[in-house]
Amino acid sequence: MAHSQQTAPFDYVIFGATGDLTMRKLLPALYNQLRIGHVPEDARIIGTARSELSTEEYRTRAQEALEHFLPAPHKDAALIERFLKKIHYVTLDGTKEDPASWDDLHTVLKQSPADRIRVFYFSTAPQLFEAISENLHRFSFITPQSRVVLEKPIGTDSASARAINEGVSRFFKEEQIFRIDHYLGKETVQDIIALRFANPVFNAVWSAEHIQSIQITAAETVGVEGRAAYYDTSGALRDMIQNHLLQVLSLCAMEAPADLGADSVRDAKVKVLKALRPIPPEKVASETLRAQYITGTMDDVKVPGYLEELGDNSNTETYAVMRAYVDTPRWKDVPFYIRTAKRSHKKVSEVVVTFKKTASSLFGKDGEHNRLVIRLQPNEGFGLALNIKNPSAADFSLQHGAMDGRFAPADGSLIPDSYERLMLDAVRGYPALFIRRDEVEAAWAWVEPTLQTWAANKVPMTHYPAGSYGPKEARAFIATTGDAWHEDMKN
Ligand SMILES: NC(=O)C1=CN([C@@H]2O[C@H](COP(=O)(O)OP(=O)(O)OC[C@H]3O[C@@H](n4cnc5c(N)ncnc54)[C@H](OP(=O)(O)O)[C@@H]3O)[C@@H](O)[C@H]2O)C=CC1
Ligand SMILES: O=C1O[C@H](COP(=O)(O)O)[C@@H](O)[C@H](O)[C@H]1O
Repeated sequence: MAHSQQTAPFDYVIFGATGDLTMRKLLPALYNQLRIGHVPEDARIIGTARSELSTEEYRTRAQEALEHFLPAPHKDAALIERFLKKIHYVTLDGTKEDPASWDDLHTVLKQSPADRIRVFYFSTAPQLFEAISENLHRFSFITPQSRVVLEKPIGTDSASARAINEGVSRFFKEEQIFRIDHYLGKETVQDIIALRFANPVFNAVWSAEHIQSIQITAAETVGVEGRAAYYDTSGALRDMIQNHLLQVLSLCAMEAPADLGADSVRDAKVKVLKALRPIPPEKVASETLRAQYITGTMDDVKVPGYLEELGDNSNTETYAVMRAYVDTPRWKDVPFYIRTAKRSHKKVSEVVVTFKKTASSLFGKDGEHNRLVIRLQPNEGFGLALNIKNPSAADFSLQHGAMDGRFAPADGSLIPDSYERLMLDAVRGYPALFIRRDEVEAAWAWVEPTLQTWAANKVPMTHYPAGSYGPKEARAFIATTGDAWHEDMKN
C-alpha cells in the first residue's frame, strides 16, 4: 500500500461542519497532517452547514474544538493560528435546490484554480447523501478532480444501502466515491495484514488446521453520550458490527491478495464477506446475543442505564455478539466471535487468535493454547502466549511464557488518528483503505436476517450492568462452541 505522503493542493468541503464528528475528529486530523507537513500551504477547508455563522465565528468554534480534542503534545498556538486561516465557512442547506443557496460556495471555490482537487466530505445523516450529490451536480461543482467521502452508516439495511449507493453513483463515478470506515485507517488494523502476510511464523499456521477460534472485540466505556437520537435507531450491530468489525474479520480471514493495490485487497475482503455462512432467522437465537446496559458502577461512580439515559423505553441493543463462520476450505468450521459493547468494563479493541493445542506425549500432558492477541487499541501491539519449560521443575513440565510487541512508531511519536490517514488518502485518490460498494452491500446482506429477527423481538434482550464485561449469558453463548472469552482465559 505504499504511496506518497505529499498531497497536491486541495479544497476540502465538509458538509456537516458544525457537527460532533467534524469538531472531534475531522478538524484535528487535518490540523495534525498540517503539523507533520503533509498539507500544502495553499490547501483550504470549507465548512458548510445550515447554522448561520460567519467564517470568523466558525473559526472560533474550530479553535475551541482543537484546544479540546488535540493531544497536548500536538498543541501549538502558532500552528493553530495558521490552520484556522485555511478555514472558510459557508451557510448552506445541502438539500436546497434553489441556485442562490449555492452562490456563496461557488464564490469561495472559484478562488482556486479550476483543476484543483476538491473533496466533498459528507459528515451528515446518510439520508442527505443523494440530495447533496444531486445539488453538487446540478450546480456544476463536480469536476474531474472531485471526490466524495461518505461517512458511515451507509444505510440501515440492504435496501437503503443500495439506494444510497445508487443515488450517489448517479453523480459520482465509483472511483470518485470514498466510503469511510475509520477502523481501516487504524495503523493497528492495517497491521493485521502485515502480521499475517509478512511473517511465515503466522502465515504458515493461519487456517482451520491450526486455529481453533478467533475473537474480535470492540468494547467501549462510553455510553451513547450526545448521540442517543442516532444510536437508538441504530444499535450496536448496525453501529459497529456491520461495518468496522466485519472489516476486521475480512482482514483476518482473507486469502493473500495478489498485491496491495486497492482492488486486490478489496476483492480479497469481499470474497470473505460473501463466504460468511448465513444465519437464517431460526438460528439467530443460538448464533447471536444482544443486550442493553442497566445502571451500574464505573470508576466507583454510579452510572445510569441506557433507558434512563434515553429517557424512554427502547429495544435497541448496546451490546451484540455474533458467531460467524467463513465457509471456505481455509476456515472450515472455525468460529469467529464478533462482539461489541457500550459502557463496558474497559475500552479495548482486539483480535484474539486461539490456536489448537498440540497433542503431544512428550511432556506428559498437552500445553496450553498458543494465543495471539492483536491489540488494536489501547496499548497498541501484540502478545503471543507460548508454552515454555518450567525452569524450576526437574522434569519437563510446561509453564506459560509470553512475548509482547508494540506497534508504536520507533521515534516515540503518537500513533496517528485513523481519520488523518484516510482524509488525505481521499485527496490522493487512493482508495485501498475505503470500502467498495460490493463490500457494503455484502455486509448488510449477512447481518440483515439477524436485524429483522431482533426487530421482531424473537430473541430475548439480555442485560448487563454498566461497567461490567457484558451479560452473564455471554459465557454460555461462547461455551457452546468450546471457547471462553479472553477476559476469562488464563493467558
Ligand atoms: N460523531 C461520531 O463519532 C461519528 C459520526 N458518524 C456519522 O457521521 C455523520 C455526522 O455525525 P455527527 O457529526 O455526529 O452528527 P451531528 O448531528 O453532530 O452533525 C450533523 C451535521 O450535519 C449538519 N446538517 C444537518 N442537516 C443539514 C443539511 N440539510 N445541510 C447541511 N448540513 C446539514 C448539521 O449542522 P446544521 O444543523 O447547522 O445544519 C451538523 O453540522 C452521521 O452520519 C454519523 O452517523 C460516524 C462515525 C462516528
Ligand atoms: O463508528 C463508531 O465508532 C466509535 C468507536 O470508534 P473507536 O475508534 O473509538 O473504537 C463508536 O463510539 C461509535 O458509536 C461508532 O459510531
